[in-house]
Amino acid sequence: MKIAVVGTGYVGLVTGTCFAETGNEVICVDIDADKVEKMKQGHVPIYEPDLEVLFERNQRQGRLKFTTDLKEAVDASDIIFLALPTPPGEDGSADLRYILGVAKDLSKLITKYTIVIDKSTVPVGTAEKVHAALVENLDESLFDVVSNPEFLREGVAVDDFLKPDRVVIGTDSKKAEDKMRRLYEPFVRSGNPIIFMDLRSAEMTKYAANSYLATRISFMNEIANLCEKAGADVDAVRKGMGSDSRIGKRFLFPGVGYGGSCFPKDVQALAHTAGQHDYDFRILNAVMGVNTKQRFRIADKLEAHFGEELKGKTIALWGLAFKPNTDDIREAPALYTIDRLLEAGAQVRAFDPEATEHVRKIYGEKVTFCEDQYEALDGADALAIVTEWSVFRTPDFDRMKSLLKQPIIFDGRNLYDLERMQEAGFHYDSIGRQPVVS
Ligand SMILES: NC(=O)C1=CN([C@@H]2O[C@H](COP(=O)(O)OP(=O)(O)OC[C@H]3O[C@@H](n4cnc5c(N)ncnc54)[C@H](O)[C@@H]3O)[C@@H](O)[C@H]2O)C=CC1
Ligand SMILES: O=C(O)[C@H]1O[C@H](OP(=O)(O)OP(=O)(O)OC[C@H]2O[C@@H](n3ccc(=O)[nH]c3=O)[C@H](O)[C@@H]2O)[C@H](O)[C@@H](O)[C@@H]1O
Repeated sequence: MKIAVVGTGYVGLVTGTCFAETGNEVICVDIDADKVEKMKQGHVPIYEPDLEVLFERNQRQGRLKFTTDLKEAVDASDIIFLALPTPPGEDGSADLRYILGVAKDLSKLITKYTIVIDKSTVPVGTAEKVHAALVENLDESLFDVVSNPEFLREGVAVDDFLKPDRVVIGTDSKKAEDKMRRLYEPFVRSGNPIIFMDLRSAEMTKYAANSYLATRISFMNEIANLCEKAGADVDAVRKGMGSDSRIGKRFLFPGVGYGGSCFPKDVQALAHTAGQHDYDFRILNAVMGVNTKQRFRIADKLEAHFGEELKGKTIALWGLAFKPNTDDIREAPALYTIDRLLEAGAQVRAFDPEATEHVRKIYGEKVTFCEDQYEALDGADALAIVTEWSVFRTPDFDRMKSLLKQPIIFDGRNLYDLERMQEAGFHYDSIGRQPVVS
């Protein structure tokens, strides 16, 4: 099939590359001319394991092309994915200006039957707005609007796309449904379903899924904070709970709050949608409130430990990306931690395997950025861990002790065994577990 993907962020790039991988002809459009030029030269603009090899192969074999010219892409395709940003507006609602702006442009460019697909995360009723924008200049017989929300996770995006748990498609057109089924068949061979539904339900499904996952995380962060006070161990509690098949083991990890470009904005946007319908969605407000507090959890612990003396102390920080295997720092808990530490007058020595350059652009000289995790420890009064990169999981504890001024670790991701830390002689405080005091 001939596909255009408008917007080459995380979702657009992965969507375009994976559809090219299954033999489709894909043309990706972006307004960022510099980015398009670099992609044409083979450069993948994001760090995403497994993407590069597919990107390179499909580009070399001529199935994956890039342009800044929307008309060229429209002429070359009969399926158009909108993978455009939907950032939060001032009132928390999803800003639809990119989606509706491009829909308006498409209404002047489409000349043959085309399926226009909302791949971005968009609120209930957006497909109708896209339809209204298209119909301004276009006969209704020439297009269908489909909602096809994306459930990929950064860091494992290619795998999630090629082997999805399910594909959700909202449409009221049989013609579009048949074409979408054929398009996605290669990805659901393992038996996972393509679930067809009406447009509004498909749009709601995406927000419901993200908000439910965020709710699990905030719930576990509350359980963890209570475990600390009540003398329990959240790791044991998590295993005990998660073994109930009605609950499940995944997404029960407490930490420093959820970050990233999606959970924070999507929970907020769903709360806004509820407000528009005069519905007080109380759980969502609590989920957001818990997260706002939790992302300062490690900074709070450092402040409680050092008191006034935090001023002038040097804190090593392991992890800057909002989660491992990505260089994405949008809403990263590390940024909240850094802000609080700098405010308290502490010095920060930070290391991240992939995200350093993005964070350097924000803090410049205010933070010392290090080449590796051990360099960050050199002369520091304590270590704070905020992202669970694999490389932090089995460090050389003797070397760490020799570099730190004091053997103190605040771990926002529960990476280490408590007994092991006791034996190694660390003061070790994590999330939802009793502190090891050596
Ligand atoms: N990042 C993720 O992991 C996931 C994101 N989503 C949703 O997908 C949507 C896109 O997210 P990301 O890929 O992270 O976006 P992004 O913000 O990383 O990238 C968007 C791209 O669109 C381009 N763009 C902006 N206006 C344009 C225009 N008029 N024409 C062509 N290109 C234009 C930008 O230059 C940029 O390259 C959002 O709604 C997001 O909520 C859904 C699932 C996963
Ligand atoms: O809509 C989106 O954009 C995507 O949002 C999330 O994906 P992503 O933001 O890439 O990352 P997650 O792995 O979900 O992690 C989000 C945040 O929750 C935190 N988290 C996750 C799981 C957990 O058990 N505990 C926890 O604190 C992570 O550290 C991270 O800060 C969803 O998992 C995807 O299904 C969805 O497509």
